[in-house]
Amino acid sequence: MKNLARTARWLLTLAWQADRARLLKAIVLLTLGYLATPGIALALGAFTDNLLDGRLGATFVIGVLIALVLVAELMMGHFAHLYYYEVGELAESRINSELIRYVNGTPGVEHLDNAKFADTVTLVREEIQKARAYIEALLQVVLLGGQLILTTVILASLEPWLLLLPLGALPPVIMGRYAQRSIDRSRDAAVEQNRLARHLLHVATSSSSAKEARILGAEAALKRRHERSWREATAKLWRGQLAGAALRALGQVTFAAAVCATVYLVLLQAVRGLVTVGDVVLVITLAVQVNAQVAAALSVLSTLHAAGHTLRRLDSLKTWPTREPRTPAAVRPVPARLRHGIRLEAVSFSYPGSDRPVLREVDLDLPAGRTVALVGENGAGKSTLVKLLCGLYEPTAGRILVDGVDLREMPPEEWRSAISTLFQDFARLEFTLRENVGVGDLARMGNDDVLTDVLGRAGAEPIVRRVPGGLDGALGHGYTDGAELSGGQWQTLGLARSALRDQPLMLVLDEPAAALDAAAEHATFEQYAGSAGEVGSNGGVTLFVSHRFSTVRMADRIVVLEGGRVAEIGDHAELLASRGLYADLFELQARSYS
Ligand SMILES: Nc1ncnc2c1ncn2[C@@H]1O[C@H](COP(=O)(O)OP(=O)(O)OP(=O)(O)O)[C@@H](O)[C@H]1O
Repeated sequence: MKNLARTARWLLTLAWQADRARLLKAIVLLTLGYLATPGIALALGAFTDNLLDGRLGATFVIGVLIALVLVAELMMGHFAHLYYYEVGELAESRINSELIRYVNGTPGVEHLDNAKFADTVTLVREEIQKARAYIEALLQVVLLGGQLILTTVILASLEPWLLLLPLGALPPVIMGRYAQRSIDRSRDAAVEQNRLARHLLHVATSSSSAKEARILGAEAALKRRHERSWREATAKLWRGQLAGAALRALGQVTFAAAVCATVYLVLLQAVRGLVTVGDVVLVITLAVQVNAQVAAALSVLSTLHAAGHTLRRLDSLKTWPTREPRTPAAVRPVPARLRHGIRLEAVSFSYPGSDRPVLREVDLDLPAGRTVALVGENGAGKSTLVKLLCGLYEPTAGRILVDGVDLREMPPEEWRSAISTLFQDFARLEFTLRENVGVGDLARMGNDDVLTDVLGRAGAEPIVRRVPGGLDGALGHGYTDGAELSGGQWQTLGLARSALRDQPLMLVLDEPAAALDAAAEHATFEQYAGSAGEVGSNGGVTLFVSHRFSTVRMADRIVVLEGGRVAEIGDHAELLASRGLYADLFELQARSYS
């Protein structure tokens, strides 16, 4: 009950803040419609008595009135629907904004790596689409309650025992709650298989992965796994739904017994001459209406219970343990330019929920104005180090100093706006070409000259020529039928995006050439060697992660990571001369290309 009241308060506040005028109009129209229902029962009773007494004129007037009220009741419902539909749409947009804030409004990204957080976001994203139904259910439950009270008063005025009829409606309500719990439990239990099934469907049908699956001959296996996950998910849902239906049926049977007792009682009164035939018609009509009202109340109550789940899920996202926000006393500004550089002191790191250190006591200098390459075998911890430097995660131990100031003391959003990045798993932003690149520096999104310049520097002219509509042409099929690009072309746009921010303190390129062909790779690194100089004028550091030694060798400083530790540091010549891991990896690659 407490949960229900809290859900009702949440929905009412949401609807009120979304559009109070439309909400009030919906309430007035719905109230008129709901009053009409017991009104029709009363009119039917009077209609019967007048007819039996031979008062044809009065009977005709009441008959016409009943017809008009029935039409009006329908019309009220239609117009009310229009109003609360709009309120629901606006409320959905408010919850969407809230969800975006919970996912993005934290200093770090630790929560995004948590499977439970991801599951909760998926569920809330689906449930938000029912915001209109939730608000409609709230209005209906209040008005159905009013209708039930009115009906009870009319019944009790004829026979006090009939006061008990609405009590017969309690078992279905209670059973309905248990039924909903069983259904919710099955939904929670099936969420993982559902997610897997959706993912497998995506892999099997999206053009990029479907091609690879076809060549690997994996489509049958994908289909089988998809079917299995889907079957497992639906089996769990089916069991929950079946138990729910059985519980609901039990409640309804109890109520049916109460209706039978009601009809018996009123017939007894009629035989004794205490009530008229019209009263019998009235009671039977009201009893049937109570049945419909209880069924409706049950259905809207289960919708409200579902809304309660959405609210609790939103609460859990809102209160998800994330990094503590900075206390003002500890805040230090991000410098306008780097004088000395970025220094890592005994930095260790384990991902949240894991004891396994991915980085161990890393000591490292990234001197101002220099180009630093990070190399190492798969899983050595290169991308993790990059994420720490970007402030997306905090070291578990040790510290990162920017010109001697601990990165933890700098406002994360200020640091993020001072750096420029292109991650290994770069975003394929399926918007217009202008938006895809312009999001790198929102203030310059409207500047065609700047955009054209960075696109040129990233070697993206062929893409601009390919996209119908140029800068304002759409990319991908995310929301419209835009130009489809290759993996390398998407990455080239990512490069242009990362080059848009003017004079960053740190330019991070995590395998920026992974999807590029050899010529494009060469051009890119020539370009970025140049842009590193440019960044350097601001004292900025260019840090790139790469497996390609032909490009790594261009860096001023090369850092070799091995098992989360710094194994070697030096320039290309020094590292070759020291004949360590770098030299081994370099020679291995040189041999495989010769
Ligand atoms: N979000 C995460 N949660 C838990 N463990 C992670 C996460 N991301 C990476 N790891 C683990 O951390 C280790 C280092 O991963 P990282 O991506 O930093 O390596 P890398 O050197 O960049 O590898 P690659 O060259 O393949 O990109 C790996 O063992 C990986 O499984």
